[in-house]
Amino acid sequence: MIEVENLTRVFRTYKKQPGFWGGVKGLFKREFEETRAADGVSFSIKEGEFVGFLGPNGAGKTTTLKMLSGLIYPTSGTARVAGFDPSRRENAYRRLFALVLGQKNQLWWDLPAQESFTLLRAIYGLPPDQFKATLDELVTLLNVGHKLNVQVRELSLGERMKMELIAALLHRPRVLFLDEPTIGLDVVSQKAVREFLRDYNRKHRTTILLTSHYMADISSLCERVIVIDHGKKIYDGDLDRIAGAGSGKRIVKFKPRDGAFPADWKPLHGEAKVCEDGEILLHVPSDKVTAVCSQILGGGAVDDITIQDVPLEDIISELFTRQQGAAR
Ligand SMILES: Nc1ncnc2c1ncn2[C@@H]1O[C@H](COP(=O)(O)OP(=O)(O)OP(=O)(O)O)[C@@H](O)[C@H]1O
Repeated sequence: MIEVENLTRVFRTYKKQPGFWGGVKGLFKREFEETRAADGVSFSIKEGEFVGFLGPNGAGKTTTLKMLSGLIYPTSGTARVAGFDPSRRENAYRRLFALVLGQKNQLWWDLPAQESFTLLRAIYGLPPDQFKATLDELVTLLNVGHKLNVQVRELSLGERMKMELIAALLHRPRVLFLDEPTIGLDVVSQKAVREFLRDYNRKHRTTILLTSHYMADISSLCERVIVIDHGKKIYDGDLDRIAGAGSGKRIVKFKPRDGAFPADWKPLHGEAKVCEDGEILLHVPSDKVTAVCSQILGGGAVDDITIQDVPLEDIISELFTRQQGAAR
């Protein structure tokens, strides 16, 4: 469904010198800076896949999604979505995909969402029956029927995002690009949006590429992730591989009773960190967890002990750090 080959986008921006004289100097001699926002990115995504697109701030995720949506042109490389070249901006392609930007509003701020939907029906030329059936289904799934006639400006962030999703899906796109759809939402709304996306993808087999800084979104929705950093792809594969075997470690946390453990206590394996609340946190190789737990329990009185997976956030940031180290 999506084929991307060596997709590159270079932004050239004017580099203003600081201060007044810097501005004056810039009138005569302009210096430019180049940013390779996407740098030879290649991947392919099958129909119905739900893929996570990860990377730190400024990695090039939004730029890539914008190129796939035809909003900006690539500097070089090619992209094909369902056989279309997005940069040609053909009408048939516009009917086939949708882009949701969590940080931007696409609905009319002063109108109730219902009226924006009616306008979109006219823009896409949707048959009334199909429009009604789709709208009813989406409104029920997202539970926003009672808010359809409220001005968008008066909706909560979560309600607004739900309306944005409805607006994006009214024309039943086969491909959906989601750029941080849960940003700023409270945990309840995040969960509602996540569950909706999961059900929607399963039911309609819509191909979805999702960027999010919330790892809970990625781990509950995507089996596969593509990770980019500084515009370059650094990982493409199963989430499990980086989240499980990739990390090779588990976290053991315990709270010693006052004075039960000497200050210089060290685990048999792994590293220990004392937290502010007096808890001791250990990163232990997965196969040594039993030995370390026996050592703790035999070492003194503890109030609580837990064993957890390393959070996905930590594994991904370790991946970026390793990558940056290798590039140096
Ligand atoms: N229109 C533009 N002009 C100049 N530089 C740009 C432009 N758009 C993006 N960039 C630069 O390209 C790089 C990639 O930006 P992009 O928005 O794609 O990152 P991102 O991975 O989506 O980041 P975030 O997670 O913070 O949203 C950044 O260094 C950014 O400053």
